[in-house]
This record gives sequence, C-alpha cells and structure tokens, in this order.
Amino acid sequence: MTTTIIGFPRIGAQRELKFATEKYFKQTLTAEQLLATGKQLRQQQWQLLKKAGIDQIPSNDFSFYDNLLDTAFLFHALPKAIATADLSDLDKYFALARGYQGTAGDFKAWPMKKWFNTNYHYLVPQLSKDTKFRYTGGKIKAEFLEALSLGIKTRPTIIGPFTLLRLAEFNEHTAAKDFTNDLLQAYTDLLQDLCAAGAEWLQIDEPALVYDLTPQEINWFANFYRQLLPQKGTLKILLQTYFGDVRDIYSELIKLDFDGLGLDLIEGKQTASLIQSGFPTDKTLFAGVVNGKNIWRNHYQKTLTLLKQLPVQKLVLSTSCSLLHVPYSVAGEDFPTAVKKHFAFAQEKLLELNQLDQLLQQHHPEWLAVNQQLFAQPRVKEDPVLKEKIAQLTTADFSRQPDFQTRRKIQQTELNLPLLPTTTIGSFPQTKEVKKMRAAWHKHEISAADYESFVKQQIKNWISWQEKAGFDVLVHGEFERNDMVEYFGQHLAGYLFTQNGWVQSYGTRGVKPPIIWGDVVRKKPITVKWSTYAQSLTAKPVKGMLTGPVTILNWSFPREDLSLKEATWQLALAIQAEVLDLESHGIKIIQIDEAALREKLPLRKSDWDSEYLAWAIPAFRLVHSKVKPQTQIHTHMCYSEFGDIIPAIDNLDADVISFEASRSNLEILEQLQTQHFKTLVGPGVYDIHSPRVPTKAEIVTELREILKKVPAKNVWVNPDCGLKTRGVKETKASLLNLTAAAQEVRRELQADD
Ligand SMILES: Nc1nc2c(c(=O)[nH]1)N[C@@H](CNc1ccc(C(=O)N[C@@H](CCC(=O)N[C@@H](CCC(=O)N[C@@H](CCC(=O)O)C(=O)O)C(=O)O)C(=O)O)cc1)CN2
Ligand code: MET
Ligand SMILES: [Zn+2]
Repeated sequence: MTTTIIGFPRIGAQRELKFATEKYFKQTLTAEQLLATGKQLRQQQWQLLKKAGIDQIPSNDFSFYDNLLDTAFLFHALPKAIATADLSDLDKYFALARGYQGTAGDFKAWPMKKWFNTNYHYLVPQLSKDTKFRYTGGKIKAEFLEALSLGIKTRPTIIGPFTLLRLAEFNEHTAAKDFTNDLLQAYTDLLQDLCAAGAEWLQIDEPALVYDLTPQEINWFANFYRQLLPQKGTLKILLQTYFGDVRDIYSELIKLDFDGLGLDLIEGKQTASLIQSGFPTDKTLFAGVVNGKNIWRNHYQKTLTLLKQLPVQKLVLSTSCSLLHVPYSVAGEDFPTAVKKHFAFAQEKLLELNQLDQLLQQHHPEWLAVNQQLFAQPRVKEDPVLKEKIAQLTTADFSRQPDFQTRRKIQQTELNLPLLPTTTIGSFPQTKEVKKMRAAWHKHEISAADYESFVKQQIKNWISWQEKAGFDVLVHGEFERNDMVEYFGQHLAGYLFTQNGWVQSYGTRGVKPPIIWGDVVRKKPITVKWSTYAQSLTAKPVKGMLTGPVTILNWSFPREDLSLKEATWQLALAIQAEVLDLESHGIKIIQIDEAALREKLPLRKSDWDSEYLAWAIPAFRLVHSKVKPQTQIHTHMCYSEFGDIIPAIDNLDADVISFEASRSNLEILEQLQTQHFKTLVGPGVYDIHSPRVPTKAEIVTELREILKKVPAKNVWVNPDCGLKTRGVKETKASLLNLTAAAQEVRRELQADD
C-alpha cells in the first residue's frame, strides 16, 4: 500500500509566501529573495511530507499565484504584448495575475473566477488568435529536479488540457479545436521531457470531468488522450479528478491507457458504485478518502469499510482534493485538547493517511480504537429550543408580506429616494491603520474602549465624506470587521475560530474560515451598535450591513454531523434576529449579503434544486420574512454568473440586489430583461478589483447601457463590490465620479420626460 496527496497549501505555515510576495510587489524585496523564499517553502513542504511517511510526494503544486496561470505560462499561452514586453519572466507572470502599469507598458490582468465549488479563485487564461501553445520547460521540470537534488523523487502535477480549455476564455472567435493540435504537441513534449529527467509518475489534473459532460466533450477527451498516452514512454500517468464523481466518462477512462485513476470518494456520490461496476486490474486506484475541503477527523471505520468494498488490486490512499483548501496545521492553535482532537488540518491529514494505510494492513488496531472514541457519542449537545423552533417553521415564516409591488410603493413614500439612487456595497478601505489598531486591541496593547472609539472615528469621517460626495444611501464602512464571515462567526454561539487557520482565496489574499462546532445561536446584537451610531450622524438613510446565512455557511467549515440545510436555517434564525433588531433601532434599509450563494451551486445541474436551492433560497427568505413593509431589504452577490438561476434569485424576494459588473454585465442584464426580473438592480458600474479610477464619462456610458436593458425606475447606482481591498485615494476619486455620473444621467432622464 502507498499514500499520497494531490497537493499541499503553499502559502507556508506562517503565510511566508504572502508576506514575501507583497513585499516584492512593493519593491522592498528583490526577485532573488522572493525566489529563495519559494525554494525554501518547497523544501520544507517536501521534507514535511517525507517525514510524515507520505510515499508519493507531489511537486509543482507550489505556485507564486495560481496553478492554472502556471500551466498557461508553462505552455507560453500569454498575450503577445506581454510575451514581448521588456520584463523578466517573473514580472510577466505577475503582469498576467495583477495587471501592470509602468515603463514596459500598460497591461490588464486576466480575470479571476471561482475554482469549481470552492472559495479559491483561478486566473482565467485568455486565448486568442495569437495564442500558440508550446512547451517551454520551466517550472515543472525545475521543481522536479530541485526535489531530486534533495533526494526526493516527486510526482510532478499539471492541469490537463481538457480542464485548461474548459476554464479558459476564447476570444476573437477562437474555439477549442483551434488549439488541440498545439496542445497535443505541448503535452507530448512535457511527458517526454519529464520522462527524460527521470520522473516515474506524472499527475494530470482533470477536475472538469466531474461536470455534466456532453458527448462531444467525452469524444474530445478520449481522442486527445488516445493520441497523447502512447507518447509517455516509461512515465506513468495518474489521471486525477476531484470535487465530484466522473459518472459521464468513467467507462471511457478505464479503457484509456492511464496507469492510475484518482477518484474522489468524499464529494463523488457515485464514485464507489462506479468502481464497483469494474476497475481494471492493471491500473492503480488513487482513492480520495481523506476530505481535502473540511477540517474534521476522518472516520476510520467508515473509510476502511468503504475501501474493503472496492474491487481493486492496486490501491494508493489519497485525499479527495488538494489540501490547498484547508489550513496548514492545527498544531499552533490553542483549542482545548478535547476540541483539538476532532480536527485535522493539512498536516494532520498526512498522519491520517498514514494510519489508514497501517490499519488496512492490520497494524496498530489501537489507532482504530482511539479514532472510534471520537465518534462514539455525539460531539456536542443539541439545543432543544432551537431544534423545536426549526421544526415549528411554517410557510408563513418563509414568506414576506405584503407582496413585492405593494411594498415597493410603501418604501418609495417612506424613503423618498431620487431616480437612480446611489450607494456603495458596504466596506470602505481596510487601511494599514485599521488593521494595526485591531491587531493592537487583540494583543491588549490598546483597550476595547480605545478600539471602539477609533472605529467610531472612522465611521464618522466616512459618513461625512459620503454626505459631501452626494450619496443617497450611506454605509458605516465595516471597519469593525476582519472579514464578512469570520466576524459573524466570532459573534455567534456555536462557532470556533482559529488564530492562524489561513486558507488561500486568491494570490496573496487569504481567509480564516470559522468552524461551526455546535448549534448556532445569536446571543446578543452584533452590528446594531455600529449601524445605529452611523445613523445618528446623518439624516440620510444608513444601510445596515449583514452577511446572509448561505454565505456564512459556505465560507465556514461546516459540521459533518448536521445537514447543511439545518445548519443554514440555524444561521438564518440568528441573522433574522439581527435584522429585526436593526429595524427596531431605526435602520430603514438592511443589506443581507449573499456573495457566495452562486459559488456552491452544485456542479451538476441535476443536483441544483434538490441538493441546494431548495433550502438555500428559503434560508434567505426566512431571514427577512418578518420585517415591516417599510423596511427595504437589499442583497449583494459578487459572482454574477447567475444567468441560469435568475428565477431563484428573484425568489429571494429581496427589494434590491447589487451585483458584480465586470465583463459579463451586459449578458446578465439581457437575461434579467428577457426573464422579467422583478427585483430592483444595482449592476456594478465599475470594477473594484483593480486600483484603476474609472472616469465619469465611462460610468455615464455604463449607465446608459444599463438603461437600455432595465427601466430607469428599477436601477440603483453602485460599484460592483465592497471597497475593503482598495486604497483611500482611488476609492474617493472613483466614488466622486460615480455620484457625478449618476447626477448627469438623472438630468438626461428628466429632460426626456
Ligand atoms: N471569507 C471571505 N471570502 C471571500 C471574500 C471575503 O471577503 N471573505 N471576498 C471574495 C474575494 N476574497 C477575498 C479574500 C480575502 C481578502 C483579504 O483582504 N484578506 C486579507 C485578510 C483579511 C483579514 O482577515 N484581516 C484580519 C487580519 C489581518 C492580519 O493578517 N493581520 C496581521 C497584522 C496586521 C498589521 O499589523 O498590519 C496579523 O495578524 O499578523 C484583520 O483585518 O484583522 C489578507 O489576506 O491579507 C479579500 C478578498 C470571495 N471570497
Ligand atoms: C465579497 S462581497 C462584499 C460585501 C461586503 N458588504 C463588502 O462590502 O465588503
Ligand atoms: Zn461582493
């Protein structure tokens, strides 16, 4: 038996890579120093895996920004302008990741998207007529040789051609077929080069196989690999999948000349039955039995029983997906032992693989006994009152009265807002100073009172700035929050949070997902203090700002001993209490962010409703069903690819929704128009993910485009997401252009009347 993992977190135990990279961006660290940090982190990782007894150690799972970007870069799929720019390879790479403005030119970054159903973002390769894939040697081979020089023969990993093309964007009327031949040559060269370098195995990641596949896609895949695999020489190929099962293509996969198949037995509902339907004796199954996405200890008995039911001769134990999605180690956390023993972060999962391997060979039965203890009795006491409350919910609890159109008229009278009302999405820049004061308060260097008055001062400054800038609906700025989900976790009973449980979200940015430990209850008001303070400073309405239950769930580590539906409804009741508190304290507009609602939509269409929307949409409705007709409920989604679920979004029954603009803006507006979307909309009028300041003229143009698709009386004007990652100067400049643009378009509309 053998153990392996698909990939490991690369940011380092103390986020060393983040800090080094950000220093490089600020030019306080040289390229050599950054490369040296990368090298050191890789060595540490390989040695850690070796010491933990992992038999097959991956390489090239490391990345300075993103693995799909690495893959595109390896195959020279970069725009001509960047390829020929007077920049180092490293700076060309970062130019694709973050854009570049300087002496070598002015390049836009590639867009970012959510990686399948995770909170990790990949860079979307932009393919066009001048894209010519070719293998350039580079990182994958260098890292293999680097490990080899340390005496570790790794298994290099690479994203496969099918997934690469499935996730890329085709410009200038190009299509997959335009790139197939070049890609075939590029992957052939890669295989042969790694084989010559002495590699024994290559891991090719094809997670896109877990989507619903068309016959054309299946054909493309089979044809491609039928041509590629004969070129592998003595190199063994592991075809690695994750985030689901491969039901549409399993029968093809087992016929192709792969040496190993990596299948997900955690999220892949049909994986076990597919394997039971037949697995070739000459192939190795890389069984993904240790959950790469959640932080709970593996249930050894269940895993062993599952493994024994698989008719497989050659078996390697593995994780369900890369460990990128869990924090580095639980070792440094100060949970009580009774709590800690239930957790396995990345490092602890290595031990689990090792123990499962031993147990399968009938060694160390005492490890099984220790593990069984963890699950012998319920981990937490349930809250009977909460349970009863959920059991007693009726249709009325999910249905706001009166209906949308009636409320709309009441709210118009109540709020008296102009046409095209202006607002922002919630957060203002989380400056160094804000983070420093919060850190000082955590370290008891300043008192809670000092911290509170500091936050209030920020609120005061920004309220007065928003008034001067001419905003119609103001926000308090979210200065008290480290993160829109972690903050709520920290204020709800039933949650635990880590000190250092960072998980990469994109590039150098990370999150510390809070852990749902038990039943979740709101013990006391969370945001009321800040919102009412902000409202006391102005006659304009201040929007209360909350995170919705689905997003809190999706960006937390959920329990495995409670259904996601039940857990989300607990959260919904907690946030409902907060909504009602805000309302009773005079807050007239309340925004309930559901930024992550789209992200966790199941990858297969047949699961959309039954597995998700059927409880996620009611959860949101539950949160606001009891507010007065006068109270206006807003929501926000920053992932705008919800064209397919527009009726579900309308069915949230919010009064106003704001969403990401970026490139898909017009497309979504058209879909809203044709599907008769009723909710009022604030399509973001500029992209906040870039420091670039949009001109007033650009925003005016954007607004005119929006007004072609949506009646003016239904339109709100706002940026496309919160401003916490932006600098103060660019934020103010952009927002002044936004209010000026709104005023200009308003005048145009009034002149038309
Ligand atoms: N959970 C979540 N997922 C999300 C988003 C989101 O907002 N939240 N937004 C979308 C995009 N994803 C994002 C993810 C992270 C960040 C981000 O800004 N992360 C920050 C950390 C934010 C944070 O938690 N900050 C804490 C802790 C900051 C910190 O590291 N402090 C230092 C000290 C700071 C100092 O002295 O200057 C320390 O503790 O060592 C705080 O403000 O309190 C980062 O990686 O740098 C932005 C967007 C999608 N997914
Ligand atoms: C990632 S969605 C962000 C919404 C939140 N209210 C903010 O402005 O930061
Ligand atoms: Zn957003």
